[in-house]
Amino acid sequence: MSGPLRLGTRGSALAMAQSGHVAAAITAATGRAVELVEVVTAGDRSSAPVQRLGVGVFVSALRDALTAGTIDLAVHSYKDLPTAQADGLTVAAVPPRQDPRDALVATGGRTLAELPPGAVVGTGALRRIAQLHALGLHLEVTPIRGNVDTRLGRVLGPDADLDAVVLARAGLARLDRADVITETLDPMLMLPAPAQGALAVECRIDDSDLVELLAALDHAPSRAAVTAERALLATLEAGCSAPVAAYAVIAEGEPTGSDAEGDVVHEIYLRGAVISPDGSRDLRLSRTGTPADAAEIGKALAAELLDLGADSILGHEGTTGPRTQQFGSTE
Ligand SMILES: NCc1[nH]cc(CCC(=O)O)c1CC(=O)O
Repeated sequence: MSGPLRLGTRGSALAMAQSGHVAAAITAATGRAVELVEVVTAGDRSSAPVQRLGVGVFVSALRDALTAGTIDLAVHSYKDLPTAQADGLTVAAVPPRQDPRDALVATGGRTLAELPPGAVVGTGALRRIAQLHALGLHLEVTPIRGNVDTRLGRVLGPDADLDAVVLARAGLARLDRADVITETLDPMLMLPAPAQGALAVECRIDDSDLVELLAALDHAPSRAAVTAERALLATLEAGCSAPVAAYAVIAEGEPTGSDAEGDVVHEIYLRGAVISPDGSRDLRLSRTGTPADAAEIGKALAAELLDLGADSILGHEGTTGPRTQQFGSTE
């Protein structure tokens, strides 16, 4: 390989910003030139609700181009990647994650608590719809879709028709629009999507030079956090548009007697939630462990949620577990 690496990307402003950032990081770390190749996905062509379009609408065309060899690597928003690993492909790098929290953009600079009952909040994601209802603020939630600018236009533009929208903070930050945020939402109230704010850099497994080269971009704590969150999602057999939320933090833990002196001990704290779309059933649990066990911690937390009846919220068949209901509160 000697020519520029071909990096496949969606053409949206957000995807181009993310891909440009990764391209620059690759060149800085390795000296290799990278060219961006735009790939149109089914998700870009359709304006139907994402839930109806099905799994991986933003990624299949990119994966097909990787497999066909017309591109060498692809950059995805990690939260849009289906949990099923694609044949012959690997996530070779998870760059340092951006702030994974959700953000509110409201008229009049308002926060969630300042919105009156009946205020209309736009969001297309079931997990956000469900959590907004679970807050018990009597907000009206209306489904919206489209790119970041389109969504912001529903609140900020001359044709604004909503009181507020909820978006990923990372998307706004990557587009240099974090200035419009009126409240960054506390994950205890609005738990983000699994892997939100993280990128996945994917390439062919057998492209071993590139796999090795991309390892330079990998950020271990971000990968561990995302691994835990996505293991939870996969165990619940839910996709990126299900009312499932998860957020893992890697923090320095307390050294124990058995640790060598001076060693920094890391701990992973994972929180997960499954909420019915109307917010009436709201299961939230947390678990801690060591980052090396990230996948096991995600699976174990998912199993606990299933024990509480997550299956029946997600509408899976063959539910036998108890139907525990926890209304509204996150405390
Ligand atoms: N589903 C669309 C999508 N995919 C990734 C992001 C934001 C950036 C990220 O989470 O990495 C968004 C927009 C949003 O949820 O507001």
